Amino acid sequence: MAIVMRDVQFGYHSGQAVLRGVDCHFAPGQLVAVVGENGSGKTTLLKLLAGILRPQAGEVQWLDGKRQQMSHQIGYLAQQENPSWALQVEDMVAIGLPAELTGAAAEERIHAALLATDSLQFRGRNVAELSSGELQRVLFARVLAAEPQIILADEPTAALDLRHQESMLNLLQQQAQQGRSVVVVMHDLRLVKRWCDALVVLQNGRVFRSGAVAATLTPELVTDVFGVTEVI
Ligand SMILES: Nc1ncnc2c1ncn2[C@@H]1O[C@H](COP(=O)(O)OP(=O)(O)OP(=O)(O)O)[C@@H](O)[C@H]1O
Repeated sequence: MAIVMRDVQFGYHSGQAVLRGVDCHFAPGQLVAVVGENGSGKTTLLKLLAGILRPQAGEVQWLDGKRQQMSHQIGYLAQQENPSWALQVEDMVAIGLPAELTGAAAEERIHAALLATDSLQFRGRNVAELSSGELQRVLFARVLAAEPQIILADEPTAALDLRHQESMLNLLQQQAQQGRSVVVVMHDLRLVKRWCDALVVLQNGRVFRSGAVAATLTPELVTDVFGVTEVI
């Protein structure tokens, strides 16, 4: 399912616009990174794509063949989620399951998602007791278990060690290759270069540039946007 943003404007409360005139298109089958400086509007853009926030002008459309809005097909992995309730890991992952999936089929789905995220060993633990990286993997298992058509992940590798960063990006790439639209907010441009198909670069709430990673993510762009000379 594709997502289209047309001329989107958004600001919090009555303050200044955080996003202005944003046009983007996210195609199924692609892993797309959203990059930019702190405060440039990446999380805000992802929340608009998830339908958590609504644009004050312009529109966001989630398109299947029938051009219907299908917000239940969206899996959102937040930047920080700190569950304070006593809930077992497997019950947390079960929250992501479609209501009609029960019994052995539900068990299988939970097992597969925990296995994919290297989280099976936590299944009986309380989510409030997990480390940040362990929790991130479990929250991603919850997204995978739901098998949504769209996956939106805000800095999904931030809490992860190198091996689990690799495995997270590998899973996200697989999800895209299976025909889903996958959008990730990322700071590590080397990881973007290695794993992502396309990128959207935000600067001060506007799209500074977007396109295929190979053509767009150049040393000149890194200098223009981040003011550093980085070998990418
Ligand atoms: N709930 C909120 N209320 C008011 N202002 C907000 C809120 N959330 C974000 N902002 C402001 O909106 C702007 C964009 O924030 P956003 O979180 O989208 O940036 P970001 O690019 O994801 O930043 P970072 O790289 O630091 O995560 C920032 O100036 C931020 O202070």
